Amino acid sequence: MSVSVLGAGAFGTALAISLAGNGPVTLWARNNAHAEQMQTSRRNVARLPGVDLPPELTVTSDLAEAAESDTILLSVPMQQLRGLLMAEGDALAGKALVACCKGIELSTGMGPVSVIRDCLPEAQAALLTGPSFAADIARGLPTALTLACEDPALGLSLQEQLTTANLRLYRTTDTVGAELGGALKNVIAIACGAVIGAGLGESARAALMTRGYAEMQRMALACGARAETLAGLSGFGDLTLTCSSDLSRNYRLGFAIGRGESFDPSITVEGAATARATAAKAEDMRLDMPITQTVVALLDGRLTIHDATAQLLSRPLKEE
Ligand SMILES: NC(=O)C1=CN([C@@H]2O[C@H](COP(=O)(O)OP(=O)(O)OC[C@H]3O[C@@H](n4cnc5c(N)ncnc54)[C@H](O)[C@@H]3O)[C@@H](O)[C@H]2O)C=CC1
Ligand SMILES: O=C(CO)COP(=O)(O)O
Repeated sequence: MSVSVLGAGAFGTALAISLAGNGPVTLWARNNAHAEQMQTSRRNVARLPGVDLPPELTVTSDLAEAAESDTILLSVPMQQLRGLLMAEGDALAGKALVACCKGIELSTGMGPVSVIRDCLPEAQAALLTGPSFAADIARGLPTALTLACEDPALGLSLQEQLTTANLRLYRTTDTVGAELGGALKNVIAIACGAVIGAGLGESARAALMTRGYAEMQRMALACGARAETLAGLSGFGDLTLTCSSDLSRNYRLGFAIGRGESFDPSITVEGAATARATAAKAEDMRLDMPITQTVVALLDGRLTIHDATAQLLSRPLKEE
């Protein structure tokens, strides 16, 4: 079975490099000039500098060529996923489509698996998510991720196909839990970056990670997820990585907010739109998600980090 990756960003390129260790893999870039640059230099200078593309990796800007594979990884930002599926749906219908993005769609409140099902009901939808930086995967460093697929047989087959020498996949049928873990941890990472950026200390970060995890669970369980999924790689695992490393773009955005500095708006930061989508969803579902609401207020400039902290600390006392 052959594999293609759609989206030649940092993550798509890193996954394609790792998968190339299993056999031929195709990486599709929508931009012709970007594809040509990668074909010539055998590097993705813009998104993953310093890493060579292996010979088993073919770069193309021809979607039809990429869509010849049986398994297609979708590695575009969450808010772009629907646009890609709508534009290329004819070529992708009926394939095994593995979303590799983390987030909640702002316009619908859906996660990536739901968006695939909504756009292409005849496709077989799955999700690859968990703690991993593209640069680590591309350098061959050991990584463990979650492969979520409701169909157990397809999940097993994808797990076997997409596990590589440095990428160990665990499988689950709980797509809702995997979607929400990967999406919501980015919101908490923004909050953690903000407290560290503002000099509020490691104790504050630990408090936010723990109470943030409680919020993630609250939303996920209310949506039908299983608690053990949240405790796994796609939830707790990715929360830990993203909240504690300045390699994370979500963390770095928060850090900039905490320091009162600007942040390059062209950088992919999934947690910003996801915070807004989650806050709206929480309101509809009558769920208490104070950290998420605070992140939205910080992003909107409605609160300073110091007012936000005071507000969170002065909430009514409750049981843990
Ligand atoms: N970079 C990382 O370390 C990791 C990223 N992810 C997830 O992977 C997803 C993608 O992130 P990155 O690759 O890091 O972002 P990136 O900013 O490096 O790349 C995004 C790529 O998507 C392409 N793109 C955007 N809209 C498109 C469309 N409609 N059709 C085709 N291509 C389109 C862009 O041209 C760009 O090449 C995000 O959801 C992110 O959370 C997950 C784990 C690790
Ligand atoms: O999802 C990631 C780590 O698992 C990457 O984090 P950022 O998107 O914050 O860079």
